[in-house]
Amino acid sequence: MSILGFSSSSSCSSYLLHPSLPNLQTPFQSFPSLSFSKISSFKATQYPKFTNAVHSTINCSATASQLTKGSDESLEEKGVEAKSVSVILLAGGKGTRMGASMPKQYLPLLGQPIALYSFYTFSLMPEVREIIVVCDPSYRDIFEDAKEKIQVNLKFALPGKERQDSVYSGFQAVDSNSTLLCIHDSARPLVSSIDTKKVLIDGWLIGAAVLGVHAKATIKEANTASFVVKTLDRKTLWEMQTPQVIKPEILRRGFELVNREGLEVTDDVSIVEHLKLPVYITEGSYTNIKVTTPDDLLLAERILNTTSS
Ligand SMILES: C[C@](O)(CO)[C@H](O)COP(=O)(O)OP(=O)(O)OC[C@H]1O[C@@H](n2ccc(N)nc2=O)[C@H](O)[C@@H]1O
Repeated sequence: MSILGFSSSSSCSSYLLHPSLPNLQTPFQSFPSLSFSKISSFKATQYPKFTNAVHSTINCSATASQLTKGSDESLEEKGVEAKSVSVILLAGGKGTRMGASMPKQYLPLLGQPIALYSFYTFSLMPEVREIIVVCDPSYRDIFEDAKEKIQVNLKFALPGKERQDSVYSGFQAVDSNSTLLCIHDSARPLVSSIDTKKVLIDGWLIGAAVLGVHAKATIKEANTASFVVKTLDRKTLWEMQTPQVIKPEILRRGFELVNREGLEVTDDVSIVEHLKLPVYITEGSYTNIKVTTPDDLLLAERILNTTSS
């Protein structure tokens, strides 16, 4: 039942950052029997540079070296505190590219609505204080029913027109005691608890972190007439995923800026980039796909069937 065979987290940097991650099971299908290592309180004083609410003075390269330096401590020692994370689970999109009769995040994936996969993954994490599901009220029952099987503090928020509006809506419902936000597309059902824990730690240490994978294809920039302008350097290109983890104070300041200036973003750490604050990319897994078109649904089924056999 392990997805580890598919994990891309083999790079040196990722390994160095997280050598002591417990060999956690993934939540796929058998979520009620999941076991997680207990994560004890993070000793903030060990990383004074990263614990400022405002990171404007942080130098990116210094931050990365400090992260790697802390790698030989156990996850328990530098972990995120229990009940410190608010998850904003985005399930308010219309999913028009799927061409289905209902939004894609509610389509069945091996018999279970897509959105429930990550919902269960987060529900089982001791670090999670609450899950704020951003969805149309007509779909709330799906999560209410799921909650009966599992203990989790569940809240709802109304979706907005664009993804970033839905994030903002969910953000308004966040408990003021939470010290970390974990923003996730419910259309990414296959995110593993291992990768989630990695990005939570990096988000806590840096202030903002995002799961990403190295670009596999050659990527070119083109003009509006589809003529190539230039070929980008693949070595520096990453594809962004979710969860995207941000400290609440940073996101609050970021939203002040993007709302004031009417900026549009397609992911959450872009808001932090607008503040010119550091964002760390935590290497994730290629299996953490976003289900967007019918092909993706088939691929997700294949991944699940392979990892559960
Ligand atoms: C954040 C990234 O995953 C990083 O690659 C992408 O940039 C997201 O790209 P995107 O085109 O916004 O992806 P979509 O699949 O349309 O939406 C992502 C998630 O946001 C939710 N969503 C989208 C639009 C909207 N107004 N409210 C939402 O809650 C969708 O239900 C979905 O679960």
